[in-house]
This record gives sequence, structure tokens and C-alpha cells, in this order.
Amino acid sequence: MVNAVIPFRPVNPKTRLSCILNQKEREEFAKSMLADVISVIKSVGCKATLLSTSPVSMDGAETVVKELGLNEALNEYLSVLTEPVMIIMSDIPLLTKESVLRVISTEKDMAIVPGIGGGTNVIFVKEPGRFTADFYGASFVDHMNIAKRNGLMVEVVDSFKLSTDIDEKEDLVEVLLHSEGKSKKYLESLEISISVEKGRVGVHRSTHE
Ligand SMILES: Nc1nc2c(ncn2[C@@H]2O[C@H](COP(=O)(O)OP(=O)(O)OP(=O)(O)O)[C@@H](O)[C@H]2O)c(=O)[nH]1
Ligand SMILES: C[C@H](OP(=O)(O)O)C(=O)O
Repeated sequence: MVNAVIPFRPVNPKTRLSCILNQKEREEFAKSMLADVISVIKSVGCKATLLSTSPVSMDGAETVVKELGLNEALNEYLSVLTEPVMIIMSDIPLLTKESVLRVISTEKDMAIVPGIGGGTNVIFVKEPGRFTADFYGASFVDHMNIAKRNGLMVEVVDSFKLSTDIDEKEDLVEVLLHSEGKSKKYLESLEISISVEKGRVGVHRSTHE
């Protein structure tokens, strides 16, 4: 069984969404996206492990608490693993069963899904001891270089659903248009909806303090 590790920072997350959500709402929204991710991970038969900066309880997942930054927490966690692992971000609520199955069925040593804008959204590695995480900045390039240096053959998975991470206000459009999960329902409960201005699709909130 593939262990899916989901790094998570539950307190004051998604600060780039502060222009449209207050802290409590960002915390709720981050948990809604996480719930959507866990639900798909479970549906493909993976084990879900939250690697969280503080205690958090989510249905269907075990929590490991490490008060460390993203890379520090992941690399400490990976260093003792011997079974295949999938690192998957908590902010990709468009994910589908089919897209995750494509990642974990790679015939290469590992699979990487880039995030829009230079980051990395999913990494699957059959031998975790041969890989280290280096998130932030242009992490897609960094992860490809780490794989090359360690002699690992990589499949780069081309998936709109997995490459769409929700970081900024404009990204909420994708949740409203392409998701049917809890994160979409949460945005709708805040009266956030699609708006079209001068031909561009954006989001509009009718109630914001
Ligand atoms: N374990 C751990 N996970 C983190 C940490 N910071 C972010 N994450 C998780 O890493 C993934 C990518 O995070 P980002 O897109 O940078 O999200 P964020 O830090 O909540 O967002 P911003 O505040 O807008 O930068 C998400 O799954 C986060 O929950 C951290 O310090 N430790
Ligand atoms: C963690 C970071 O996420 P972003 O800030 O690009 O969403 C990355 O993918 O390297």
C-alpha cells in the first residue's frame, strides 16, 4: 500500500488568500481542500498521513506532528521510510482518482507533477531513501535535478487537475469551475462566485469584512 504524505500547516495557512478570506476562513478553507485530497487518496487505496506543524484531526488520515518547515519535516520523515511514498500537497482539491492512479502506477523510479508557476504538487518515489525534498522557489527544476543526481528515472505527469494548486485569489476560479468537493461548497457558503469582467473570469465575494 502506498503511503501518501500530506504536509499541512493548519494555523494561519494560505496567507496569499488574505485579500479575500480572513484567518479563520483560510483555516477552514485549507481543511476543506485537505478533506478533498484525503477523500481521493483513500479512494485509490493509499494510506493518508498528515505531516502537520500542529495537532489536527481529519477523518481517514493519521497525523504525525513535526514543528518544522516543509522541507525539514519531509526530509526527516522520508529518511526512515523504506516503502514507496507519495508526497502530495494539501491545496490541490481538483485531484481525481484517475489522475492519482496515473502517478502511482508509473513504471519509472518516480513520478513528479509540476505545479503551475514553477512549484511541485506531487512526488511519488519508490525508494524514498534515494530522494530529498527541496520545495519553494522553482522546486520543479530542483526536484528534477535531485532525481538526476541520484540516478532516478522520472516520469513527469501532465495533469491539469493535479497541477492546479490553489494559492491566489484567481486560482479560486478553478475550484468553482472544476471541483465538486468540500472546498467548492465552502467557497459557495461564503458567497464567493465567478465573475466576468472585460472578458476575464475572476471571483467576486458579496460579503467580506
Ligand atoms: N509540514 C509543513 N507543511 C507546510 C508548511 N508550510 C506549508 N506547508 C504545506 O505545504 C503545502 C504547500 O504550501 P503553500 O502553498 O506554500 O501553502 P501555505 O504556506 O499555506 O500558503 P501561503 O501562506 O500563501 O504561502 C501545503 O500542503 C501546506 O499545508 C510547514 O511549515 N510545515
Ligand atoms: C511549496 C511550493 O508551493 P507553491 O508556493 O509553489 O504553491 C512548491 O511547490 O515548491
